[in-house]
Amino acid sequence: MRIVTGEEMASIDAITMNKVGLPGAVLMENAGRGIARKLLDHYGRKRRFFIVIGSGNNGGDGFVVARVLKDEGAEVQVFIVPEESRYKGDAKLHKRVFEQSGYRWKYWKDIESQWPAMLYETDIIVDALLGTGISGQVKEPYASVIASINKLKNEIVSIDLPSGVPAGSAELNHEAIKADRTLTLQWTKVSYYLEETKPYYGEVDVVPIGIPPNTLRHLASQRYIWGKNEVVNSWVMSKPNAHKGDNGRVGIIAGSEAMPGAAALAGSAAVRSGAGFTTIATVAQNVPVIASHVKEAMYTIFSEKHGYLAPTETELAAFMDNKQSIAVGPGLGRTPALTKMVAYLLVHFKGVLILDADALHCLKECGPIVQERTAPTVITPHPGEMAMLIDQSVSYVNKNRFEVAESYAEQYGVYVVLKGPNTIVAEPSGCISVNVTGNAGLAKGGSGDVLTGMVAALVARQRIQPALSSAVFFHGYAADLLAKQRHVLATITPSDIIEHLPEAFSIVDDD
Ligand SMILES: NC(=O)C1=CN([C@@H]2O[C@H](COP(=O)(O)OP(=O)(O)OC[C@H]3O[C@@H](n4cnc5c(N)ncnc54)[C@H](O)[C@@H]3O)[C@@H](O)[C@H]2O)[C@@H](O)CC1
Ligand SMILES: Nc1ncnc2c1ncn2[C@@H]1O[C@H](COP(=O)(O)OP(=O)(O)O)[C@@H](O)[C@H]1O
Ligand SMILES: [K+]
Repeated sequence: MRIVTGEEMASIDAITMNKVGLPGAVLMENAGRGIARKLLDHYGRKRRFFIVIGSGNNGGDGFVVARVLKDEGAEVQVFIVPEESRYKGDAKLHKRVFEQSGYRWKYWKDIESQWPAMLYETDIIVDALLGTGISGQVKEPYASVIASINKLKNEIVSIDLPSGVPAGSAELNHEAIKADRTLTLQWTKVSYYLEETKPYYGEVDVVPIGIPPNTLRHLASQRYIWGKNEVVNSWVMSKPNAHKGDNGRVGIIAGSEAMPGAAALAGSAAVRSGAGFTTIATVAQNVPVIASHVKEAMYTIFSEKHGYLAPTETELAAFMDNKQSIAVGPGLGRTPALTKMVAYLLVHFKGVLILDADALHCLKECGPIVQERTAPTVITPHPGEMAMLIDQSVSYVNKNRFEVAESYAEQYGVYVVLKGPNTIVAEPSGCISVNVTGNAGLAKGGSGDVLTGMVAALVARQRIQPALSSAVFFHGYAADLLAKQRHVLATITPSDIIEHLPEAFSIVDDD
């Protein structure tokens, strides 16, 4: 499933019409028919529908939905907001087809005063006011219509996207429909994956309208959802006769005197995610406590200063030897020794280097070495860490997640795993995959450490992008399994996530 902006959708519509030769009116018929089918399947024929129609092609979809629902015998009232002379193109065509089919519409402004009473006799409001073509602030009379609809208790279903919500950004300084359900056309829209605009959508269902997928190759930005199918199809099965060396040698550099838990969580998650050998480098006093939790790992004791790791180059060189991946960061504390360690690993380690948590704070000083590195580098920032890396606010990062991840990945040639709900994986090529698993049970100290261990294990034996996207998927999926088993979200712990990884991984049936 792809994710598009309004401009991209318009350009793909145009390519489909002009190059492929499928007329816009056919796409509109497909859209309206698909939406009417979903409405009937979901609510049944006996419900009363109230369709509010705007002046653009989103309104055109509304005329098709109204006609098909009426053809099917549903009770439907249709109201248009603009002057009838405003309709043009495909929307005008479908308005005429609606009328020629013997159906009638009324002006919204003529019923405005009595409409709360009318709505009392209505079950479902279908919002066909504004779609992907909206620009700037919502103007009158649309702003008032939207405000009135939002005051009602009726179920609201939006066509394509909630009217007033921009498709490609979270810029929302005006009234927008708060839908219970959105039937989005062909592909989901970027704003559905942004914290500020997501709540307006309600439940989302996708309605295919017949656009050939190969039209997508014309887009400069490629964004897609990495779901169960992608995980299963990209998964590399371990060989039946595999030995532990084949399953990846993973290094985790984590923990300080005050934070042994981070190393235990990351190490344990790496082991549970199938790493052949996991070696944890940490301070000497942590080893007994961590080893009692992660029995399968091996341990390397690094030199330390005041309870924080301060390895020598010789220690680091010995640790790097033979490893396919090294994750550095969880629970290390921010020290000058850490910056030296990160710089050394960036220059000398030839495997996949994963920088997380405190190690991310060294990146600003290490920018040029990151760009010069030829082996893959992965960074796993949460929005606060990403904001620190680009000198912006967290709110800026949350509103511009796609652009921020994509441009950082391209500029520094790294894989960016931008965490939070709908974690994004951006590749150095700019290609983006989005995760749809996970829940607020993960919003806890230590969840990120678990993900880091999982990432380190998966990149050691799979191609890098599928490994990252699938690690993120499984991490969230384990939390979703716990939620399904009626665990209260607030009580889910990072250790619970690790325990549920075998069940999560079972979708890739490794028999
Ligand atoms: N042939 C096509 O292009 C297809 C388009 N489709 C539908 O068409 C929609 C996009 O259609 P359009 O590009 O015509 O745009 P919209 O229908 O989203 O809205 C454009 C209309 O809204 C007005 N408008 C724009 N910004 C406004 C604002 N801030 N305040 C108030 N009014 C504003 C414009 O004057 C214009 O009349 C999609 O969301 C989808 O529902 C589908 O029918 C599939 C086929
Ligand atoms: N509400 C949420 N929905 C889905 N995933 C979440 C949510 N809150 C947090 N997460 C996930 O939990 C992890 C938290 O990581 P992070 O903030 O680095 O925690 P820590 O460093 O304390 O371990 C990330 O993978 C993030 O995507
Ligand atoms: K709409």
